Amino acid sequence: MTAQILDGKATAAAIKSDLTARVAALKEKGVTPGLGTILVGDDPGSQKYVAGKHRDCAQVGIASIQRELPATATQEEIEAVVRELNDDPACTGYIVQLPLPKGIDENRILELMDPHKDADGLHPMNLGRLVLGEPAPLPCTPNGVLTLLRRHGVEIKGAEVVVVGRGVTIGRPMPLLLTRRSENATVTQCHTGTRDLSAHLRRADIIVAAAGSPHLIRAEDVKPGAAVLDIGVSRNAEGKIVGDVHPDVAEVAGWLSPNPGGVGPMTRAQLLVNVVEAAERSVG
Ligand SMILES: Nc1nc2c(c(=O)[nH]1)N[C@@H](CN(C=O)c1ccc(C(=O)N[C@@H](CCC(=O)O)C(=O)O)cc1)CN2
Repeated sequence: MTAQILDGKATAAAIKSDLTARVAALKEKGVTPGLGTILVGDDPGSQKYVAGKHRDCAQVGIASIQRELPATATQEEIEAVVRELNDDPACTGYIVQLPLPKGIDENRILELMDPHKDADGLHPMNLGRLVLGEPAPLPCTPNGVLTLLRRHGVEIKGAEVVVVGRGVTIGRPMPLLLTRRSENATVTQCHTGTRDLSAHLRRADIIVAAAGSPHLIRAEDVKPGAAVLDIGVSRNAEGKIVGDVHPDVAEVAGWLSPNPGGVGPMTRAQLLVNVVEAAERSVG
């Protein structure tokens, strides 16, 4: 078997084309959505992701507001920029690029954000609303995974899903989305403390790999025909991405998301969706 590709690039392009029309309609009503980003430090990956977010904004007509602080920025300096964007009417939604440098209290920063401007869906109020089943902006990568599966016709209802990882951007919220009544998947969450990862993986119809452990998942761990989403990002000596999924998995899986070109572009597209939806809500 050679897996079919879950094409994140093409799917994200289709989403952005739809958003371009919606942004134009908002502008006709006098509303220009504006995405703010707060980037702290000089991590090359984070710089690349933030630059990509602003390129996307330009493509669909969303205004960009960029704030950058050095790696030496203090908690108070970062919090001052959060307050500034909370108060800026041109900024209709914003994100704080994660991870923040060591020594910064990330949770305190997220809690300080205006939850109505939280374009990532990572503010505790919005994560809480997700738990309660209330409408909320959805975390971008987990929502990108769902959209990618849906748009390729992969059955989620009733599926056995294994999520590998428990970080705040993917691992924690992913099962919350998958177990909503609208998705009705059965989820097993695995992590570094899981005793026999392979035994769990082999039962899965869908694997969401967000461990950040190079080639952790190999062909023998995957049920033939399963859908495998590779979200892990490690870098080799040349700076190239090495995912969580070994290339041999393509011979066993039914569906596979490339990395790069899979879930990454979907993360960016879903961020734009959150910004546009918030602006649409503001005009009723
Ligand atoms: N505030 C947030 N921080 C982080 C998030 C997030 O959703 N919100 N997720 C990740 C990083 N991320 C978004 O910020 C992100 C990751 C990957 C991509 C992407 O387009 N990747 C490309 C490859 C790019 C490369 O070559 O390095 C791809 O997969 O094709 C976009 C955004 C952690 N932080």
